[in-house]
Amino acid sequence: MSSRSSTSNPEPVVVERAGPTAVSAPGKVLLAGGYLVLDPKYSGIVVSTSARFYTFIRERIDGQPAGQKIVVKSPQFLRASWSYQVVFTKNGTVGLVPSVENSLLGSERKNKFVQLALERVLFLAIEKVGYQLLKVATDQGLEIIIVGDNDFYSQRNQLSERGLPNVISSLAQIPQFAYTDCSLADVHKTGLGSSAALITSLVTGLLVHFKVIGAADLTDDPKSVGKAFVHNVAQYVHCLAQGKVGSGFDVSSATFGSQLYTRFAPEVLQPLMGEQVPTKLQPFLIGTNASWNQRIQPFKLPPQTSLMLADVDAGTDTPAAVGRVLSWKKSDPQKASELWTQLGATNDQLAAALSNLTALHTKNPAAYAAAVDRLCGQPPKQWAASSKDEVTQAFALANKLTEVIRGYMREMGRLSQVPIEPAEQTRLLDACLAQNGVVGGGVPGAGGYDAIWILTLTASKANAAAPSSMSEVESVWTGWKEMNVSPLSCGESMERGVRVENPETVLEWLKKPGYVQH
Ligand SMILES: Nc1ncnc2c1ncn2[C@@H]1O[C@H](COP(=O)(O)OP(=O)(O)O)[C@@H](O)[C@H]1O
Ligand SMILES: C[C@@](O)(CCOP(=O)(O)OP(=O)(O)O)CC(=O)O
Repeated sequence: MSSRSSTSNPEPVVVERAGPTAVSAPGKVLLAGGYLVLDPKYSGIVVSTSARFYTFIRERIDGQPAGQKIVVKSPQFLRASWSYQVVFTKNGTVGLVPSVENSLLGSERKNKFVQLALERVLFLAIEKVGYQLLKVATDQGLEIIIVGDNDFYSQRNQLSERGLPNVISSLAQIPQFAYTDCSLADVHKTGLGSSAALITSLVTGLLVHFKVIGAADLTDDPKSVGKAFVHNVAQYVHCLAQGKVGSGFDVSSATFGSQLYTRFAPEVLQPLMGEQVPTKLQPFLIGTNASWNQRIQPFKLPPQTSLMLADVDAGTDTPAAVGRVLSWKKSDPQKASELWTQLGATNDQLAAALSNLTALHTKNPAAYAAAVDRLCGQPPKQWAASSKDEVTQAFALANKLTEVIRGYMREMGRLSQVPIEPAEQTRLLDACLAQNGVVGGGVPGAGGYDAIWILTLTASKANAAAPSSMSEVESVWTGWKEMNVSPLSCGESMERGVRVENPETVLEWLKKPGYVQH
């Protein structure tokens, strides 16, 4: 067990009981920049999802005082509850000891994401608020409930059990935080970044609950030092728990929301990834530490567009795919450099084209809406020739760029012999992109068979009669025979990053029928 000492003298403290704390963080979709975003020379277009991960923290356990015990419950899953003892010693150190009953939980006896988040935030807390205050904050025991919106986990079983068709409108009939009746090891995850959203939500909830940061620190301003600290701590814990340092786009979007993301130099984590935990963590993670040189440019999709996500049959082993792509890149540096340069430039052009559409809406909302309503009734291949107006031309350009990016991703897959956009996904995407009002689509992140994303136009409210491209795309999905295509979240809102929630509201959600209390 690691332990940690305080920097402040043990003074008698006025005990002020902390009320409950609730925090949520969004999932992610990497629309463009897969593999390239591992290199700080390139950026990725990351959209935060409407699916969010929630952490709810309150004192006492099942309403009873439970000195220095922490129980973390994940009630959507079988055997997903972990308990720990916070250990304070006379020389002012703190440690976290997993309770014996965890080992009785079978395959879920340990959750490294949960355990490392608790342990490392306790170390940071004793550095920041001191031994006495931290002891008070845990002396009644803590009950922590962690839940993810349904889209993080495949709902196919839920839909079939309810006799509901596998369509977007059915998803709203499944209770929020629905019980999956399976273990975490067996659940089919949908690739929206549940671990990154979990870690960001749990770490932030603990930092707020232990008063290491204030709720006011959680603005979405990428320049906020408090938010940067939250980001750094969440990246540290996520990489520690995963045992690898990815690009970190998922934790960054969970923290700051949708963005153009350029990774931090991985060396910043080097001193923190060893067995030995540094005696002081704060200096490495503080928001003003310039070694954390990620670049975060707020981004949002254009107005009157909706991001549709579908969960496809099989999963993708991202670490294995990354390994094979980077190994090919090393074996053919010349060809890889050409491809990375062309693909990186096209990704940046797509980001600029989508941001330009938002600017065109701001410039003339009426003309923008009229153009979108018209394009809702046409397949994208007809857009460029249909009108010379700047909104039409801008959407035609965005569509063309997504198609060029798909071509480069297929080329990367061919050269590295990794199924990035395999033929089955190409056929599904081409069928979707032939529908009216579809701006573009592709395979998110590392690609493979995990999922597809489709960006569709939505008619203005004044033009309710306009055709719905979402329905046309959904018809392709429901009629698709080659693979099982299940709809996921689908929304227009560009989600904010990690934020404090009203604990009473979250508690009400957790009490609703259909949400199984364990
Ligand atoms: N509700 C939850 N409770 C506890 N742990 C969870 C929960 N959801 C996800 N996790 C952890 O995150 C891991 C999956 O993370 P990740 O690989 O990021 O999946 P994905 O990106 O497909 O959502 C799970 O194996 C589990 O350890
Ligand atoms: C390859 C990557 O650049 C993007 C992977 O994106 P995914 O969304 O596929 O990630 P997972 O949820 O872990 O499967 C690796 C990285 O950036 O870390």
